[in-house]
Amino acid sequence: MIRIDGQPILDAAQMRAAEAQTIAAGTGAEALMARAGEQVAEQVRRLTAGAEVLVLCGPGNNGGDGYVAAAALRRAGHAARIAACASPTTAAASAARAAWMGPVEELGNAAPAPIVVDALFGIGLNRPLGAEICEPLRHLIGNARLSIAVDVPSGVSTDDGSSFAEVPAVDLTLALAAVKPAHVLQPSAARCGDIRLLDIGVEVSGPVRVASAPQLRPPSARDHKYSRGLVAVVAGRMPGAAALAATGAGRGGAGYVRLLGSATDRLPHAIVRQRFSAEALADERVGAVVIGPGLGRDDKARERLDLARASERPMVIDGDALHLLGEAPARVPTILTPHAGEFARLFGDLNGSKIERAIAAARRANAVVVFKGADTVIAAPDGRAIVHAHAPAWLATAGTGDVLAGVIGAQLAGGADVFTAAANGVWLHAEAARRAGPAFIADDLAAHLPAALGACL
Ligand SMILES: NC(=O)C1=CN([C@@H]2O[C@H](COP(=O)(O)OP(=O)(O)OC[C@H]3O[C@@H](n4cnc5c(N)ncnc54)[C@H](O)[C@@H]3O)[C@@H](O)[C@H]2O)[C@@H](O)CC1
Ligand SMILES: [K+]
Repeated sequence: MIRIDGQPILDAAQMRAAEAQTIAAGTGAEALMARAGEQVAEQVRRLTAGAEVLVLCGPGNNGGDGYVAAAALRRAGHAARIAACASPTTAAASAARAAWMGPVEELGNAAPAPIVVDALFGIGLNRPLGAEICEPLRHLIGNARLSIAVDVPSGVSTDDGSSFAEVPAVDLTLALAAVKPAHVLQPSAARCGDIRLLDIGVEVSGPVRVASAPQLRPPSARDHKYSRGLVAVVAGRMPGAAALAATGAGRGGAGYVRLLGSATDRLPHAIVRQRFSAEALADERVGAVVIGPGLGRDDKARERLDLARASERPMVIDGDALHLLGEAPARVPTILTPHAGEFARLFGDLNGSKIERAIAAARRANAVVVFKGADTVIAAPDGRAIVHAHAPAWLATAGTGDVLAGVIGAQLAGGADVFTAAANGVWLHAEAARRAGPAFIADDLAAHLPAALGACL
């Protein structure tokens, strides 16, 4: 079992292509199914200490994995039963079914067991599940002590993470060969429980990955405040939001933070307040301009955004500034940080999964797009993307986005490229939230950034 951090994410078509290559290179479909099923059985055995296992098998190869797993459990002396919703429809699954010597119960009549393995549907599910499947599945998962899904939980849409059926979450999902969008995109990610990857010998690679902890560089003896990064945060109508961004930048590792424009009284002394002016932005030492938190949407705000863009400094564009942004693609290194509402306003016509839409938006804007949410997607114009799936839900509180813009600004000013800066910032922000515990406010969050950063050195 492998942790999924940093692993490639493949959609169903990419997964099938990788599987076909492995088969073409000489490993047959049945051999792959044997590896998958035996590894599932091994994990189940380790986790269940001899308790009875009920394996639910569907008609396709996901069901085939289930037949193999149940047979392997029996061979190992483990009590295992099978319940199926249909007969196998693929050659490999039929062979696996034929090798199972025990009875096959009807899914609708199967009695609950303490351990349930869901091998009904995998990446082949392509339409809503009927009640004759959903209801027993709900009943059996609901009555199990431990539920484990093979590849993906039955009822989720592999490629976009939507749900074809309201079925309870499982405790553990064993992803086969690669992570799929359904493991990291909501709402299906929340149905997967813990996710572990099983390596079944299919080579996978791709430009979309699960987020992983960054390896940050501590300052060296030669560094000074400017080389560590000067962040200019542009303030506006609601100076508190800009103050949060400035604090996020300072505690997120910047060497120097300037707040341009009106400031609140309660600002750390280390954050330098300056009048907003084109000259202040033109300082060549400014490594990143953060604009948007609390900026307002009036003429003055628009003028500040225009001047900030004209300064040709690397930019983090958030909040109100996203509302003022036109269609023109960025000409300087730029990171846009929209939440769902802002994304819909800017890129509402795009189709596909959240990952596909984020990549298309990045291409159109010629900028890195941080499409925020419980499943934040960081996408680059060249098609790379990182999905951050496990930020604490406590982050859904006012002002945390302002802090994020500041943290990303600090990474950018510190010399990271736009994609890395955005990915690092999102990771540090989520890690700070984890450390902050429940019910924090955005001001508290910033206070946990140094420890989050320290964990990445
Ligand atoms: N990716 C890989 O390299 C490997 C994948 N394997 C397994 O193969 C799976 C994919 O197998 P399949 O392509 O056969 O697909 P599935 O086993 O996911 O399901 C396809 C079957 O379900 C039916 N079906 C789809 N939606 C339905 C619905 N709503 N109600 C009723 N029936 C429905 C289809 O008609 C088809 O018969 C993976 O998820 C994985 O478990 C493994 O066997 C080994 C290797
Ligand atoms: K499944």
